[in-house]
Amino acid sequence: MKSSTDLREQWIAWRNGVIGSPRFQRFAARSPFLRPVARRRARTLFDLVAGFTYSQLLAACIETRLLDHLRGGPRGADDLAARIGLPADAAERLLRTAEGLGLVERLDQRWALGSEGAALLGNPGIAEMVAHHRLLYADLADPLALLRRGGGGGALSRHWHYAEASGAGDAAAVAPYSALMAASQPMVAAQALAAYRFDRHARVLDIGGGEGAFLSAVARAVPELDRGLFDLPAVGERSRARLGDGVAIHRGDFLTDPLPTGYDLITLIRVLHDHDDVPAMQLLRAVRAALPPGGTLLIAEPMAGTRGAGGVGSYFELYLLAMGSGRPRTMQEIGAMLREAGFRRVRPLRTPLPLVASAVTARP
Ligand SMILES: C[S@@+](CC[C@H](N)C(=O)[O-])C[C@H]1O[C@@H](n2cnc3c(N)ncnc32)[C@H](O)[C@@H]1O
Repeated sequence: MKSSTDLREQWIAWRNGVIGSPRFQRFAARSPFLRPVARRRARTLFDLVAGFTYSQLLAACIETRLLDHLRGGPRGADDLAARIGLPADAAERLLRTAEGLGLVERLDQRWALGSEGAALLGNPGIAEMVAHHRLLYADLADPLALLRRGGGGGALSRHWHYAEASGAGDAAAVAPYSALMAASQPMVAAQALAAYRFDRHARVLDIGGGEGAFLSAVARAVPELDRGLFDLPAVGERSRARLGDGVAIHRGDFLTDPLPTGYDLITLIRVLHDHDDVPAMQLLRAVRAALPPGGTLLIAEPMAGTRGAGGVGSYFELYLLAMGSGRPRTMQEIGAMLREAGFRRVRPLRTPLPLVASAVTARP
C-alpha cells in the first residue's frame, strides 16, 4: 500500500505537470470556467516576479511623504509636485504608479489617498519599517552571497549592534534600532494585550524591553501593574526618558548578568527570535530561574509556519539572516525549547493578527 507521502508526491508531480504545461495554460486562459483561476495565478506569479518594484515605489512615496500630504484631503498634481519636491512630470509618474498599488486614487483633476495608503498612514510603524528596508534591500542585492556566507556581515547587521558586534553598544549604536522598535511596537503590543490578561499579575518585567513602548501600552491597559524593564545599559537610558521614575529600569546583558527577581510576569516581546539557539536557550533558562513558583513567561513575536501568514515567514527568515543572528521559530519549536528550559505548562495563545505576532505563555 502506498504511504500518504507517496500519494502526495504523485499528486504534486501531476499538479505541477498540468500547471506548468503551456498547452494547459492556453486552455485555462480561454476556458470561461478556468479563466478566473488562470488570471489569479498569473497575478500571483507577476507579484512574485515584480514585488521589488512595488517595495521601491513604496519607499519613494514614504521618502517624499507623498501620502502624508494627502492626509488632509485631495490635492492637485502641481500642488503635490511642489510639496514632494519633484518636477511635475516625475510627480505625475509617481502618482500614476502609486495609483496602481492602491496607495492613491484619482478624483477629477486631483489625487486622493487610496485605501492602501490610508491603511499605511494608520500604522506609523509601517512607514518607519519601509524607510528602514533600504538596509535589507542593500543586503539582498546578492541573495546567494548572503545565503552562502550564512548571513550577517552587511548593512542590517551593523544596524542591530548586538547582532554581531562585540560590546553592549553606546548611545549612538543603540539609537537607530531602539527608535525603530518603539515606532513599530504599538501593533505588537495590541496582539499581546488582546491575547493575554495582564491584570492577573502584580509585577511585570519586560526583558529586552527597548525604549519602554510596550510597557507604556501595558500601563494604559492595566495601570495598577508594577513595571520593570531590563535591557542593555544604553537602551535602559533611553527607556528612562519615556517611562519616568515610576518604572524600575534594570541595565545589563541578559546573557551574562543575573536577571532581577520578584516579578510574577516576565515578557519577551520580539526578543527570542533575535538569538541563535544556544543563547536563546540560555535566556529561557535564566528567565525560568528568575520566576517565582506560579509565575508566568509570555513570549510574543512573529513565528515561522503561521497559517495564513503567506510570505511573512519568508520575510522574517531573510531579515534575521541578513541581521546575522537568530531565526523565526515555529510555535512547536518554541514549546520544545521552553520545556527543555524547565517550563511545564506551555500554552499557545490566540492573537488577532498572527502575522504581526503570535504568543505563548509558560509556567515553571
Ligand atoms: C528586537 S528588539 C525588541 C524591543 C522591544 N521588546 C520591542 O518589541 O519593541 C530586542 C531588544 O533586546 C535587547 N537586547 C538584545 N540583546 C540583549 C542582551 N544581551 N541583553 C539585554 N538586552 C538585549 C535590545 O537592546 C533590544 O532592545
